[in-house]
Amino acid sequence: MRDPGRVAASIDILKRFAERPMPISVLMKDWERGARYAGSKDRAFVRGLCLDVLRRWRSFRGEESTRIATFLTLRDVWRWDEARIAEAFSGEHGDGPLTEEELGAQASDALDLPAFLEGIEDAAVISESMATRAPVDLRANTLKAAREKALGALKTLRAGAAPHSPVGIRIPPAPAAEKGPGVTVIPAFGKGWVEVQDEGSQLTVLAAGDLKGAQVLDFCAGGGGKTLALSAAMNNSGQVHAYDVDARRLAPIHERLRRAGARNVQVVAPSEPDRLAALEGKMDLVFVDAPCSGSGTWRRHPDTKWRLSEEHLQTRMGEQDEVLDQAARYVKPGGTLLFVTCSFLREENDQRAEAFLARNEAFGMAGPLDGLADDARETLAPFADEKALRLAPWTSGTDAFTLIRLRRNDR
Ligand SMILES: C[S@@+](CC[C@H](N)C(=O)[O-])C[C@H]1O[C@@H](n2cnc3c(N)ncnc32)[C@H](O)[C@@H]1O
Repeated sequence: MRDPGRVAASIDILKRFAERPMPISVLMKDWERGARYAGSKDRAFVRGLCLDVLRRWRSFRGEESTRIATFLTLRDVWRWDEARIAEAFSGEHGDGPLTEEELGAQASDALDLPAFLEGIEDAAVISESMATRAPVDLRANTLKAAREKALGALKTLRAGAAPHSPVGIRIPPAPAAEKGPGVTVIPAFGKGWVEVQDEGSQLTVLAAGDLKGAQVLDFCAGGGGKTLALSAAMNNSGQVHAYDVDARRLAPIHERLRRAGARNVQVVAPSEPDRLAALEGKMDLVFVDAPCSGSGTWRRHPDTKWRLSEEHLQTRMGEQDEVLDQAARYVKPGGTLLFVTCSFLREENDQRAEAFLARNEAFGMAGPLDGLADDARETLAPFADEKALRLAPWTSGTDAFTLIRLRRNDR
């Protein structure tokens, strides 16, 4: 495909998104089914352009006109010159020549945040920061390879050490119209030397502290991202029990554990309530990677930014209350409940922890860095306040994660 066809396909997908904001992956798949002639480079172009338009959807007037939003993205983000843009709209299979009015369009002053969040603290910084592309972050799986060894195997992908995580590897974002790095097809990935994991996610596991020999319950294990990192941090000692209420989400964990060489993990399926019940009051640490709005990943999933409503947020807050109450049962006296979300919104973090403490007298709030070894403390201190570790693109250069440490105080 040439530029006009690719740009027209992107505009079509975005029009469907404007009509009904569905996951962009679903809209892309629909398009791909009907466009058998599109090769992998075409798909990467269309996907990259759609995501870049969605990153600035509001300030680029996407609701008003997907053509204008696409034009502004090509001009102001992709930095294409006038002639190339004109050809991309007016050439064969193009969406049609740009009008004088479209050519004169400028971005608005609106923030690239859902309208109901415009009033939050630091809204302008968050809006700008979440509108950028994110790098690809990997975690060296120290059960199989030290970071230096993994870096050696990733040379061709321009990989370097990530700035904060001691096991982090970073590949800078691909140029606008190009495919991202094919991480999962390199031999080092197949051998389990690396996992794809945002550096912020890795840092929440660093903040869990020294867990060698500990009994850990990963209560919202999902596909196992945190489970694998916990297992590696524990160097296969102790035990990680990986549970999730949704069996389908848990399904990929078995293959991932095998590839990573993680041998201290017991997967507890939701169909095995007795196995879960047997852990009550026994865990040194319960790690709650709670369901949330996902606001912390808006750089990677800009479509979710426009699909979030006040109602959705309320639903997630209810789930967080429920999940914290359920998870608390498994913490042993003196043990830790680590409450983590990939959201920067206080409603989903500080407010949920405060509400939990009001309901659960046996628990108290500990400092986010309490009990950490000096090197972990030094790494995380710049992003911590009294109550929480707050990672974010605008502070740590990672996805946004909030971590709050709760401790069971009764004996
Ligand atoms: C943020 S995701 C977890 C991601 C995962 N920890 C990772 O690192 O890849 C949240 C998970 O919480 C699970 N969940 C939601 N409500 C739950 C509940 N009441 N009990 C256990 N898991 C729950 C969801 O099924 C979802 O997989």
